Amino acid sequence: MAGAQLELIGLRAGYGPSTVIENISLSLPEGGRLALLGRNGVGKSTLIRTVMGLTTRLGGQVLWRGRDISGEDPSARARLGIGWVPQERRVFRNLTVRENLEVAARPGHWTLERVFTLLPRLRERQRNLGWQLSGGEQQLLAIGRALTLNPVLLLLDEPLEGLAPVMAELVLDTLRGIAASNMGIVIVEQHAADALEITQDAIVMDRGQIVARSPSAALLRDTERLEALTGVGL
Ligand SMILES: Nc1ncnc2c1ncn2[C@@H]1O[C@H](COP(=O)(O)OP(=O)(O)OP(=O)(O)O)[C@@H](O)[C@H]1O
Repeated sequence: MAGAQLELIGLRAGYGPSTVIENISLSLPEGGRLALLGRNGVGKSTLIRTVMGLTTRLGGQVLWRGRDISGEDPSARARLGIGWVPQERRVFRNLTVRENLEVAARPGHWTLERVFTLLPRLRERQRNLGWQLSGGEQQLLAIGRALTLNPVLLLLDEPLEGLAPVMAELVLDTLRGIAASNMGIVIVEQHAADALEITQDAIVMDRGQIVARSPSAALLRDTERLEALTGVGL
């Protein structure tokens, strides 16, 4: 598709020789926001890990602004502007919050000061070590760290998972702020309503394939369809 920022064409990938996702085709415009929904284990994380270059690609292509980046390694993809907030957060436990944010920072809009303004909790905690943070604070730090890389597209893998309601709300507020900027977002999330609220389009996966596509707002209104597709009510 002309003007697509990210385009996946017939993508098939997995771990080693085993296929987890197949026949995945989708197109995301510059600044587009996409929710990736589906039951546990259907391949959502594998899909975004494949965009990042972290799985075994068994077929198909990943295009970035029209260029085939299927053969590029994860760090090259990061340099192109693809940011990733992994499910397991990967905070450096023995570095301070500030050091975690500075370690991979690249010049751009998201300076340390802007990240601290968006995420005041991190400013308060800047001298604490990674291991001293709560799960929610680690999630904020993982998001903040991805922002300091100044991506143009942010891949988020279940950012609300395991968070207490107050912390989940704080993370969600942060994501709303990011969604209001012109950064593209692909979000995998079990809390379907939250993912749909901050995105324009949604795809639903089952057993490694895309089984439904819909504007997010339409799926948000049609709770019966959403529940039938994902097994998760709102
Ligand atoms: N590192 C890995 N090595 C081998 N198989 C894996 C690996 N990670 C995931 N899988 C397998 O790939 C399949 C899809 O997992 P994936 O994590 O992509 O699903 P998901 O939809 O994101 O689910 P969840 O919400 O539980 O994370 C599962 O069968 C899983 O066991």
